[in-house]
Amino acid sequence: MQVSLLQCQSSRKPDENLAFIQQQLEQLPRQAGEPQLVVLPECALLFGGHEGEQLAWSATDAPLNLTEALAALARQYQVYLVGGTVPAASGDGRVYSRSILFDDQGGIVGSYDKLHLFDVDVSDNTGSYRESDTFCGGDHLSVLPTPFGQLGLTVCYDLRFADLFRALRLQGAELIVVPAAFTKVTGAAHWEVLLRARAIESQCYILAAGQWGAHNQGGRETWGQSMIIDPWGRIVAQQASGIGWVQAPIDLSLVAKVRQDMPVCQHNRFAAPQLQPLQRK
Ligand SMILES: O=C(O)CNC(=O)[C@H](CS)NC(=O)CCC(=O)C(=O)O
Repeated sequence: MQVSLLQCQSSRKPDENLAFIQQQLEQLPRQAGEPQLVVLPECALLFGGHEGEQLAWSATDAPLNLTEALAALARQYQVYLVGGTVPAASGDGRVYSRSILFDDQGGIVGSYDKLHLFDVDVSDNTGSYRESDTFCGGDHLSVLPTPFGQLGLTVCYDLRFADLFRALRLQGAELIVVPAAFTKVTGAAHWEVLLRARAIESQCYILAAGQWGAHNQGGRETWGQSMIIDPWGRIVAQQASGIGWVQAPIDLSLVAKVRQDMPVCQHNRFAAPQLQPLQRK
């Protein structure tokens, strides 16, 4: 079983982003018959663009249905696909940042709406990030069955909330995906440390697909460094910069071994975090 992360440099143009992803899938290095889990970064089809634009792309009459476009890719290339995130109407004039898992026939297995919104000041050209101006936070956790193991969903800034990862582990996660668009500044300081810590604490594989580089001409800059980390905290594959595939095999027996040798879940003396439902935000 192989996992493939696509490091992207997405823009505000979904048709161009889609063409890029399709061209990469065309060239995906794989062995015939081997099940494939593909993870796209946050905002793979639509990066940037404020409320009106996100809302417009979440509407049923959008020029391109982003969810259906992703489903078609999963079906055509027969891959399990985590579609980064797409805007999904919340009904109150805002949108969720939604991560959808498709099976290799293009069916929706389940989805997750980003829980923690990035309302943060950063010392970069953007300075002030206020994700909640455009997006609203979700209200549920998602751990989904796949041939690769139980898959927990998170998005980007969620990475900073260890309680979420503990909750996913307690719900049975064996792999946790982190589609991301980390800023260059916070990525340089925290990305690798947080990812490895989350892998070690949760004793899960962590599959972190990142946006990389300068987006939308002079707009935002993201960190990249997509990586696959095993449940012992080892980086088994990564790509610091540039676009392209980051691949590694998955070995679920390693998850079992790490957990058996060091049963931190049983040893934990603190009350389990609230699982669900969560308040919508
Ligand atoms: O808004 C978009 O177009 C795409 N979305 C993002 O880039 C999101 C929200 S602004 N970025 C993050 O969550 C960065 C987190 C981060 O960098 C950290 O935790 O340090």
